[in-house]
Amino acid sequence: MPDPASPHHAPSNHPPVATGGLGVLLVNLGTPDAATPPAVRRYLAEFLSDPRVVEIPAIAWKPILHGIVLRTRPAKSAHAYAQVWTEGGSPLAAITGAQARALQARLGAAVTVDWAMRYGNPSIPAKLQAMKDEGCDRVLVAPLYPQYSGATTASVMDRLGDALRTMRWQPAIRTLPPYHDDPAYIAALAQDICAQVAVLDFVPEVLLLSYHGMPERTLQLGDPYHCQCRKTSRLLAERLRDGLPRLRIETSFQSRFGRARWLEPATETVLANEARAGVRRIAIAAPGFSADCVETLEELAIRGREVFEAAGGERLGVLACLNDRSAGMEMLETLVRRELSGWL
Ligand SMILES: C=CC1=C(C)c2cc3[nH]c(cc4nc(cc5[nH]c(cc1n2)c(C)c5CCC(=O)O)C(CCC(=O)O)=C4C)c(C)c3C=C
Ligand SMILES: [Fe+2]
Ligand SMILES: [Fe+2]
Repeated sequence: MPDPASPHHAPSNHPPVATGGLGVLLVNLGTPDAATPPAVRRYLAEFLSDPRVVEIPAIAWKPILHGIVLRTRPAKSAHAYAQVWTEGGSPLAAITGAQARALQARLGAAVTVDWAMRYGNPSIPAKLQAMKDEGCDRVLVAPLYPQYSGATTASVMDRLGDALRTMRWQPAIRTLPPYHDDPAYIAALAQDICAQVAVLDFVPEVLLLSYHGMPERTLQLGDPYHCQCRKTSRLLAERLRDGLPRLRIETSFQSRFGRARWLEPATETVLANEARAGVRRIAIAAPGFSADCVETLEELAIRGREVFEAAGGERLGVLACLNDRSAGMEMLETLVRRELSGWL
């Protein structure tokens, strides 16, 4: 029987305590809550105010952001989002949620799997607190960016730091390292790309690997992103040579933003130049995106196709990202189990 006078007896106003749980928090970039200009504006305002994303001194950037970008871009971007919006909302959010559910099923009840977005909803602080409230005192945070960049991976860590700063009782944290050259990632991509190319109703002459771009200056400043993209392409090409020996493999960078010089070659330039040089059939994959999103479904599959066809191309096969299909989920399970070693 507990002795009420004992110093070890909990006072009657002691808050409830849950401990002993293990959490995995998948994180992707973020997306607007609706495909409307006001929702896109709120999302872009948060995203493009991050000094990790736009590395221009705030005193110069804020007037451009608020005076020009946030007045003009939301309507244009909302139109792009509206073309790819699903019943489950933004594709990026719907697919990231499906990935979390699939990983939960693979890891079982010993782990709580959830997902969050760096910008917009659900936020990293809200999901981290929810995990802690549920009793997770150890959490693996997994940014779903295979290639590291300051604008993506490091920015997730910044936000995680903000979240931890507000917590009295913090969970212990591990983070998933970038996996651009991990054999499990390269194998998943190779298997998934081969399977998708095999069911196209045409034989592509070129496989274009399109990665999200970054300002070229980030390369000079020491960001490893460009090298990691190139290495993924090299390893993937080596892996694909057996299955698709006659396919020429090229790399490009998409989604240029702003006036500065970006990593080259630009995806749309490559699509147009290939078509002008006589290539009629291209397959395009986006290995740097864990989930299909406006950048793949609208920029590649709608605008990219227009560019290719206008230059004389005939067939553009836009391959799906790994999403929540088995090749990608098996890879994610392998990476996550490795990082949980000693915890699980
Ligand atoms: C995969 C890695 C990504 C890098 C690197 C990246 C850098 C980067 N992005 C912008 C500006 C925009 N990106 C936008 C969308 C977007 N970007 C990524 C991923 C990376 N970005 C994803 C997954 C998405 C899709 C989000 C979705 O809701 O589907 C957008 C918004 C869309 C638009 O208005 O065009 C902008 C803007 C910069 C400036 C940058 C490098 C520093
Ligand atoms: Fe982006
Ligand atoms: Fe490089």
